[in-house]
Amino acid sequence: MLLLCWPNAMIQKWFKTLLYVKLLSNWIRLAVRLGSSMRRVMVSLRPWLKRGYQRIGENITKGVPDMHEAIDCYKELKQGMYGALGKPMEGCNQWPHYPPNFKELMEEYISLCTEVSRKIMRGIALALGGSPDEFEGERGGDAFWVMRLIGYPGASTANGKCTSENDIGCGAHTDYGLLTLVNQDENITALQVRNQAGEWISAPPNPGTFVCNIGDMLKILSNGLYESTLHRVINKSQTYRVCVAFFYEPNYDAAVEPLEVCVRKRGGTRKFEKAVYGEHLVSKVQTNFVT
Ligand SMILES: O=C(O)CCC(=O)C(=O)O
Ligand SMILES: [Fe+2]
Repeated sequence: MLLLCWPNAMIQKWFKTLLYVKLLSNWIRLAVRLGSSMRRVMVSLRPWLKRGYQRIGENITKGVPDMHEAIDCYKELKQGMYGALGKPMEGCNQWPHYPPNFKELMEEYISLCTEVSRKIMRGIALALGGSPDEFEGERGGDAFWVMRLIGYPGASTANGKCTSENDIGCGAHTDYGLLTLVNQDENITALQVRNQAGEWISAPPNPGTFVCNIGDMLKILSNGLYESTLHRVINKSQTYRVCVAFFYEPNYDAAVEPLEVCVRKRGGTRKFEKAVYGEHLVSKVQTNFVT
C-alpha cells in the first residue's frame, strides 16, 4: 500500500477530482438521510446483480455480510466483445437520476482517475526496472476499471445498537486488479491494513491524497516484489463514512504473468502461474453477493 503525494502538474486535476468527490459524498449522505423511500428508488436501479445499488449486507466477504451499502460501476463491455469471458460482466451501469448531472460527473471522475492511475503505473514499471510501457498494450492499454461508491453506517446505527467493535464494514480482502485509488472521508479513520508482522494498522485519511492499494494482478506481474495488501474497514465512529474506491485494472482479457524483468530479479524463479484477469474478476464477483 502506498500513500500518494502529488507532483505539481497533477495538482489542478486533483483539486477538480476532489471537488467531484465532495459533491458525491454529499449526495450519498443525502440519499441516506432521505431514508427508505430513496433506497427503494435506488434498489429499482439494479436489474443487474453486479451493477448499481446494493443494500447493507448484500456484499459479502468470505461468507460474512459487510456493513456497507454501495453503488457499483464497471467499465461497460460491448456485447460479445470478449465472447464467453466477457458475458458475465456485460450490461450498463445504473446511474441515479438525482442529482441531474450525476452520471456526467462520475464519468469525468473516472476518466481523471484512469489517467492518474495510468501515470502511476508508468512510474511503477520504471521502479521495477522495466520500460515505462510495461503496463500498456495487451496488458493494460485498454484498462478495465471498477468504481465503488461506498457508505458505511456509523457505529450506533449499524444494527440498532452500539456494537461497533464487531461490525465489519468490509471484511479482510485484497483488491483484484493493479492499483486502487481509495478516496476516504476526511475525518474518520476506519481503513486498516495488515502489515508484515500480521498486525492490523490504521490507514488514516490524509487530505489531498489517495491511499493506493496494490492488487492481485500487480502482485503477479511484479513476481511478488509487490504484495497485494490485505485490508479491511471497521467504522467505529458514530458518523456515516463515505469512500470512493476506483480500481484500475489490466485489460479485461489480459493474460497476466510475471514480467521478465521481475523474474530476473528473483533469480529466474517464476512465483506465479498465468492468470486471465477477467476470469479472476468474475470468480471474485460471483462470490461477493448474496443470491
Ligand atoms: O472503504 C475503504 O476505505 C476501502 C474499501 C475497499 O477496500 C474496497 O472496496 O475494496
Ligand atoms: Fe479493497
